[in-house]
Amino acid sequence: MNSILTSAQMRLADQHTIEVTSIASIDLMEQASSAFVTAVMQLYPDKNTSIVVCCGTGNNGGDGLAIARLLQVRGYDAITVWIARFNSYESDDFAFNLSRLYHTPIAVTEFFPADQLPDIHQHVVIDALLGSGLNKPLEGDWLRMAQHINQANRQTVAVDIPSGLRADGAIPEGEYTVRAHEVVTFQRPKLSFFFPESANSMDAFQVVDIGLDEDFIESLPSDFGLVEAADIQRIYRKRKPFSHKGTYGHALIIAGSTDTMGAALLSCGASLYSGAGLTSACIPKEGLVALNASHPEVMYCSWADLPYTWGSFDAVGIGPGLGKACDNLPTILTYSSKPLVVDADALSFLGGKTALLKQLPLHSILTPHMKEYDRLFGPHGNWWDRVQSAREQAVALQAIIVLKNRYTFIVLPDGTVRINPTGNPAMASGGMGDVLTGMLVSFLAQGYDPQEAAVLACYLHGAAGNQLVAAGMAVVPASRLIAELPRAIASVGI
Ligand SMILES: NC(=O)C1=CN([C@@H]2O[C@H](COP(=O)(O)OP(=O)(O)OC[C@H]3O[C@@H](n4cnc5c(N)ncnc54)[C@H](O)[C@@H]3O)[C@@H](O)[C@H]2O)[C@@H](O)CC1
Ligand SMILES: Nc1ncnc2c1ncn2[C@@H]1O[C@H](COP(=O)(O)OP(=O)(O)O)[C@@H](O)[C@H]1O
Ligand SMILES: [K+]
Repeated sequence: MNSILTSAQMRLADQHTIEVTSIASIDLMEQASSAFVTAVMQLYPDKNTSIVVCCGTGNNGGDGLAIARLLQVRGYDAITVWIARFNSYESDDFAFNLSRLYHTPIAVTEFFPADQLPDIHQHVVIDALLGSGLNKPLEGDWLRMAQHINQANRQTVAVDIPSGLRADGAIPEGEYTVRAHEVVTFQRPKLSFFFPESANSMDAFQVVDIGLDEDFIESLPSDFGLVEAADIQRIYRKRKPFSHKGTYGHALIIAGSTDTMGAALLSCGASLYSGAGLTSACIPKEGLVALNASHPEVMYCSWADLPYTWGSFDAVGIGPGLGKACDNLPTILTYSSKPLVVDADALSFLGGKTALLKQLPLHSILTPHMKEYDRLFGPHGNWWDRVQSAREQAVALQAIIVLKNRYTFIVLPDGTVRINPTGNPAMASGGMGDVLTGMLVSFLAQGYDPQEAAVLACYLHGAAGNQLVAAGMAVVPASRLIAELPRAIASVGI
């Protein structure tokens, strides 16, 4: 897992690397700039590409100056540098890089408060105005410069972070930033990149290694970590040669109603294709023909039998398309001491029912999307607040909250958060959450603990979607995703 650092911690890592490895801060800036330039050369291999590097006067601007020089050294001849001299501050490394730039043929123009800004005719803008040192919203000339860059509508690549975007904390609605097509960020992504509000500031990001001390970074306490393929390889357990259906647990999905039987079928299919030894469906009887036709492997369990058969299930999920039958949830909660997966209609049913929520078995997994989350725990104005609230709720309920989105936040009972990196917009269609629920129940049934099951299910769900997109699919329906799950699991190693 890659821990995500606050900007204050990033500064610490910076200082630590300078002290321990005896690298000078100006050389660290050179390493960062060089890594940025390598990324830009991949994005724009044509060395005739005209580029304007817009620099502030702090270290982000210092990076910009070094980037301009290094691009020129590597054969990019159409480089222009703008410097925003909107206050008297200059960092030492900025000043040093400016003196280096004067030994090159690169044209440098400095802009002072209220100066008119010329039209940008270059193909690419590199945004090095402000980085992680941002401490207030853009205003005055800084705001005007950011608006000017955005209005030019050129390919824009931000150094470390789009200017004006904060690295962590709430992103207030309507906060103005440079709008970057690509962000090349240093060493670790910023937490704000994972919040949907950052979509106003950036399309994509890539992380480049600038040589900070990784052991030190990983030793810093962090509440947020990015899940990596290596985590999945560590968690996933190969199927054993002498295993049989009993080895991989019995999953029960309580779901579906007359109008929303598909949700139940999708969850059952996902459980099956994620490897549960047995999957049973507690669905209304009118769904049986469809169930048998779509997943003949899945067994049926009636509501009436539930109290007697409950003990034979290793894991239970409840909610997808459940409709009115959610009224049975209080009774179900009296059966179970094992963690439940609670999704969709069952989550909406629990909205505002604090006493019932407290009866959930320890380490149950709740899988709300944004609206379901707010229905459960009250409205939230932004994602930062929602994630902070989910951390409090996960601790209070001793539950795992899987807060779903482009980047799903897996909030653990100790209040720490795992961010899932996989998945893509081709997966943005109905039924996708039902599939995730089936996967969660399946992995629980197979004996993974709830935290492992949550990380595994979210990662593989997104990985299956990514595989299908890589194979040429622009849209991934939920039922198609199910069929891909065995291959996604295989990709982590069988
Ligand atoms: N390990 C690291 O963190 C490294 C960081 N580097 C670069 O250093 C950057 C951070 O540099 P700095 O800390 O000098 O900060 P910035 O360059 O982001 O900002 C510099 C100055 O801008 C002022 N400022 C903040 N918000 C403002 C606003 N809204 N309007 C006007 N002025 C504002 C601040 O008071 C600060 O003095 C990173 O983003 C990265 O680009 C790299 O050079 C090398 C390694
Ligand atoms: N743009 C996207 N990028 C990554 N994952 C996505 C995207 N859109 C949807 N998903 C995933 O699909 C699932 C959708 O869940 P949900 O909204 O509950 O769907 P439904 O209720 O229709 O089953 C979540 O796991 C979410 O992370
Ligand atoms: K920037």
